Amino acid sequence: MADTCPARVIAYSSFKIVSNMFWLTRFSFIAKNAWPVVSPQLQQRCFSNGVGNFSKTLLLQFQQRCFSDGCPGGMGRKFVVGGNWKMNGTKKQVDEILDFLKKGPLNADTEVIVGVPAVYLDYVKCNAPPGVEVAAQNCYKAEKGAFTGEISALMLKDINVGWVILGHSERRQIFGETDDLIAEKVAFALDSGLKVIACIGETLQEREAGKTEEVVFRQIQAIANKIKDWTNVVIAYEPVWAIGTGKTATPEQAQEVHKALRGYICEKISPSVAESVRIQYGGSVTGANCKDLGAKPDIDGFLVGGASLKPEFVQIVNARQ
Ligand SMILES: O=C(CO)COP(=O)(O)O
Repeated sequence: MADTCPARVIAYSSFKIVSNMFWLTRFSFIAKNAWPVVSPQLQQRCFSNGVGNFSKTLLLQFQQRCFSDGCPGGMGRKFVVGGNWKMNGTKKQVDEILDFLKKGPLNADTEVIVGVPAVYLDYVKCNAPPGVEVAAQNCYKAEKGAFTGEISALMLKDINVGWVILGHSERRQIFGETDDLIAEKVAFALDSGLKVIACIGETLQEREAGKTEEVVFRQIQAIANKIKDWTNVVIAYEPVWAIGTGKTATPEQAQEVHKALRGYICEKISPSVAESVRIQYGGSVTGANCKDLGAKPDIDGFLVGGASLKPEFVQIVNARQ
């Protein structure tokens, strides 16, 4: 028999309206992103259900596709290649790098960012070819003050530098930066209007102990605890054992970690962040291995050290061509 209690009827109707709105929002996300990748049989099955079930079925299928096989075609994530110059270069060498960047040609479908030593930031910002963005390699979690040797997000903004690399393993290992400090820096830089390349990665010891996922999930979670909006974040997965060693992760090893990261982000942050956030691979990337790595569905670009100082960087930028 139908419920006649007015309070219950109103409460139930309100619940249905809110629930339908929720699924309608999901529906528009799915229509845009997932519909093209589902099978005709499933599309048929979805049509025979109501909006809620329709959306739920599709969303599940979409997540399954994305996190088992990798998001087909990268789901519109723009390939992004960063060059981390680290503490290298003189003005003459900086000019040589700028020359090969100007000569290119650089694939217009790839976002290119060079991570420059602080003293050359302004010079590179003024002399880099159009389309090449500039990143600092560090910045502190305060606007200004008594922090000798540090640079602030405000200073970077002041000279129109739009990006900063944070949490690099060399900052973690040599300068003792903790997960929490890095997360605070990421949050502060984002709040100041910078875009961030946030680096994570396990050491050889951690990999050999089977702790790769535990470590990278912990590093991501520390950041997730401090930020809400991931729009301006690129994650760089850089296994420490592959950095500067010539020992690149195989495309399969890198893809495995990238996929696991996306799955973790889907579960702990949100499916839409998992789908949209770009994850770079870093660690002995060269002109010779970039194509195979770049062909993996969850590898959305590279963070390049040594090879970013050489003309082969152009080849790496063009890995997806
Ligand atoms: O640390 C890196 C980029 O941030 C990787 O360095 P290499 O490419 O020299 O291994």
